[in-house]
Formats: sequence, C-alpha cells, structure tokens
Amino acid sequence: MASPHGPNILLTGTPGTGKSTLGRELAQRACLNYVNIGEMAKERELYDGWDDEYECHVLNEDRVVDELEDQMQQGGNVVDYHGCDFFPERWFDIVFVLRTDNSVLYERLEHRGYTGKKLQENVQCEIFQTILDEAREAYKIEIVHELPSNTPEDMEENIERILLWLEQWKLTH
Ligand SMILES: Nc1ncnc2c1ncn2[C@@H]1O[C@H](COP(=O)(O)OP(=O)(O)O)[C@@H](O)[C@H]1O
Repeated sequence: MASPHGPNILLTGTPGTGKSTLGRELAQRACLNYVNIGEMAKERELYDGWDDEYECHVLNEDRVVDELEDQMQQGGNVVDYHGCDFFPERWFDIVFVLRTDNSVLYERLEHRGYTGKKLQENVQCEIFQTILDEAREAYKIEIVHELPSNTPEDMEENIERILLWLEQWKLTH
C-alpha cells in the first residue's frame, strides 16, 4: 500500500517473542505509529465475550479491522499482534514473524506469570511455528520474513535490518 506516511509493517509471533519491545523501539526510531492490537482492544473494548478455557477476552476481529482501516490507509504504522490472518492482506507492505528458542520463550512466559496449559500451549505454538505458517498462508511469501528474537543483540540487528528496508522502501515509493 503506497503512502506518503510510510509503509505499514506487521510484527507477529507467539506471545513473548518480543513484538512489543521491538515494535515500540522501531516505531520511535523510524517515526512510525506503534499499534498494539491487544492494548487497543482493551482500551476500546473490542471484545466478543470471554474464553473460559484460556481465561482471556475473545477479540472482535471485525471491529478491530473497522477501527484501524482509516489509519492503515494513511500508512506509517507498526502493528503488533500474535495473530495475523484476520487483517486485510492489502494493509501490509512487509510482515515480520519473531522467533524465539523454546527454552528462552518458556522462561519469558513463566516470568510473565503464565502457568499450566497457557504456558504449555504458547510454547507449543512456537515449536510448531504456528504463526509463521499462518503468516505464510495469509500474505505473499516474499513479504514474510522470520526474525530471531533471543537476545538484545538480535533485537538491535532486527531494528537495523528493518531501518535499512525502510530506506529502500522510501527510495522506491
Ligand atoms: N530480543 C530480546 N532479547 C532479550 N529479551 C527480550 C527480547 N525481546 C523481548 N525480550 C523480553 O522478553 C519479554 C517479552 O517481550 P515482549 O516484547 O513483551 O513480547 P510480546 O510483545 O511478543 O509478547 C520481555 O520481558 C522483554 O524484555
């Protein structure tokens, strides 16, 4: 989606892989808007009930898409969410799937207070590369990129890589 405000970037991946850490830093350094879908849904109550099994709200995906449509058409957004197949494909110029080693992810999620089934299923989601497969099905394969996200050095490299991509994007749009 060509836009004078810049491209739209999707950061996705299993919870705990580092999307919001990377997204906030990237948005600040590249002067883009950071959009955390989880926080937005909470603030605007974009929910469709409660999931007893996973003890979380059920996202009203249609309302999220409606709320964001105008802003996405303007461009210049870094969107952060642990899912990606309900966004319109046309919104994004590039999709990054953050990947974290299982043992590192386990510790991060435990530290976040996840236990039992929630902890296990999130680590399994990463083992089975569920979000990567979802992204590859929902977007053109050439715009989907995996980013390792285990260490602070990884994060710095990822930011630099995305900033370079942004420079290229600006030259061609
Ligand atoms: N590249 C990284 N190296 C080390 N720790 C990281 C990295 N990215 C994130 N973290 C840490 O992992 C935890 C989860 O990160 P967060 O950005 O909240 O993940 P997400 O938004 O994907 O759920 C946080 O404590 C964060 O500081």
